[in-house]
Amino acid sequence: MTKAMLIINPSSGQEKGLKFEEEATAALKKQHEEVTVKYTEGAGDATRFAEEASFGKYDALVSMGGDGTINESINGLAEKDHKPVFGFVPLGTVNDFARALGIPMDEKKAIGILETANSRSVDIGKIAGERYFMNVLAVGAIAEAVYQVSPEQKSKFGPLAYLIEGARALKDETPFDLSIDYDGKKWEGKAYLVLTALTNSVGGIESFARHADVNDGAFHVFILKEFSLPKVVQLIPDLFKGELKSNEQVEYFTATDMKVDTSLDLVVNIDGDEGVELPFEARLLHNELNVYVPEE
Ligand SMILES: Nc1ncnc2c1ncn2[C@@H]1O[C@H](COP(=O)(O)OP(=O)(O)OP(=O)(O)O)[C@@H](O)[C@H]1O
Repeated sequence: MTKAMLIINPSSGQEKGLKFEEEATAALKKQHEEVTVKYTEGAGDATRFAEEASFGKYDALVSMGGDGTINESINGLAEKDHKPVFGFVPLGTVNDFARALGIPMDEKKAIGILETANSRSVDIGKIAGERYFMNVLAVGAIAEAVYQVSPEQKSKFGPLAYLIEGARALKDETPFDLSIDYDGKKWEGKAYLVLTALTNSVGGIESFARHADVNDGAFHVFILKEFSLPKVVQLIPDLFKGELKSNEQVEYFTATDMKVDTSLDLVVNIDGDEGVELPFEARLLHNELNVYVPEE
């Protein structure tokens, strides 16, 4: 008998989750004889439920929520002996993972993908200390500004709210000393921001790492170096053209293993939420999860 678990974060995306519960359950019932529904109440619940699905040998785990809920779910599946196929219905503001996988923002269409049960493998990142991420690690004032974005700003400006707060933070920021040991090499210098992307979409901007794919076996590392104001303006067109990696204010390289340290006491932003303190080490887990995606 095949079984699926559906995790719903009732608070995500202005409480849209419960509205689509019936439809999602019906879609899963087309593929699975048993469907168990779990509701999160706070931080850590989605991870706990996903662990239950792994240990209980569920065939599929589907989460309905924003990137926070998806990150938590992935944290319960990574490196387990049995990993259910993972699916999700994006309900957040940014939904980077959905953008990277071509999963529609329209809930009904995203639920439709669950019926076809078409899947592909994806890479995820692991930070020493058993934290996993599927989209992005970021360090610097811009990354920290993300926590200041209010729900009101998010509903008014959407993903742009993060760009506005980020630009505001950069204005008063001084650079920090950054060192990154990666794949037997080292980068050292002054920086304002270091960002490690696993997919093309960062902060809702799908052109951010245009060339990155969800299972290309690489972390895409972007360092915003010390800059002059007139030149930094050029970052914006390059960002939207997908040419950030060639901008002269940006250092770009790929890595599979990295250790990041800074001269300041900074906290790394993991998939949009506050994570561990620096220094941190991160390692790429190639093709770690199997995820439901639209048919080509
Ligand atoms: N029942 C609940 N009520 C309130 N908060 C919850 C509940 N269940 C989970 N949470 C919290 O929701 C957070 C995750 O939210 P998520 O990112 O999925 O949605 P979102 O905030 O709407 O998305 P976005 O940040 O993209 O706007 C977790 O930090 C978790 O603690």
